[in-house]
Amino acid sequence: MKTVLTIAGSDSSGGAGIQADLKTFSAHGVYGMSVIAAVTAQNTQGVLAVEDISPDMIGKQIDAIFTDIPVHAVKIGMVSDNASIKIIADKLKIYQPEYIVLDPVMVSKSGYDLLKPEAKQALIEELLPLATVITPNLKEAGVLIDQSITDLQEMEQAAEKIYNFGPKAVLIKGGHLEGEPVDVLYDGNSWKHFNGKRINKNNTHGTGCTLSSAIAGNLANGHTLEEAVLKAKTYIEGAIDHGLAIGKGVGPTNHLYQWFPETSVID
Ligand SMILES: Nc1ncnc2c1ncn2[C@@H]1O[C@H](COP(=O)(O)OP(=O)(O)O)[C@@H](O)[C@H]1O
Ligand SMILES: Cc1ncc(COP(=O)(O)O)c(N)n1
Repeated sequence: MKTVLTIAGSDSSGGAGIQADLKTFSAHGVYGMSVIAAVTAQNTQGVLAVEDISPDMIGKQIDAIFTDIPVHAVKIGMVSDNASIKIIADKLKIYQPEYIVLDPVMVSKSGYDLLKPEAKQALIEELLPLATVITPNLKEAGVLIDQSITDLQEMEQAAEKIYNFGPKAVLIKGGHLEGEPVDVLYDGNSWKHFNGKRINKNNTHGTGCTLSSAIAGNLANGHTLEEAVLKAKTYIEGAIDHGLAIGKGVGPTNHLYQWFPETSVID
């Protein structure tokens, strides 16, 4: 069995962050491990508070894993400040995992800042060049290049600009587009569009975390990047479609739908 590590924030409600990542890894038949970079007090309605884990402790968690266990892929999610970003980049430069999927989490769906504004430059300079693929949503891609992005043509242009920061590929997610959710992949040579079908359900808490973890799991399992994205897109659509009626706000996706397709309510 392959192993995949998530370096991200904990979501106490289990819909996004580390919890979504580990559920996604299990559903992909890979062994999941975690480095917790921050803890959020969060539910389906919003984020109440965030506390960062010290850079020293983040570094020690990374050391504990890499000095003992082979890591076939890494996914990076919410990392909120400069010092955390720096220690993660320093350690990954030492351990050099084969695949790094970087989800540049900036703001929660509920509108809470998960990346301190002053840490944007460190994200660009330290983490982007290490990424096999970076997976910003429309807003995050816009923040990275200081432009607003609203359509497919602007997504293609933005992907090329973000590619110039150094990742091997850029996937701009179109979940927040008007109309169908199309994701655009750029690998330095050409653009590929991944067409999706919009599912009009309220279960989109953690969709970005889930997609990037599914891509990491698929890469670890030996798929090419294009195959990994295509399979991850199919997975997230199913997970949204079978979303669970949990909480009073934006509900979580369902990682067990392949095994329990009838279950959509917690009872
Ligand atoms: N309502 C939806 N129906 C189908 N696919 C969706 C929907 N919302 C998002 N997606 C897909 O889920 C993935 C996450 O996208 P997005 O919501 O843009 O990310 P984020 O959670 O980072 O804001 C993308 O592949 C996107 O196309
Ligand atoms: C710990 C953590 N990581 C990531 C997200 C982003 O997920 P979403 O965009 O669905 O709010 C989140 N809300 N919490």
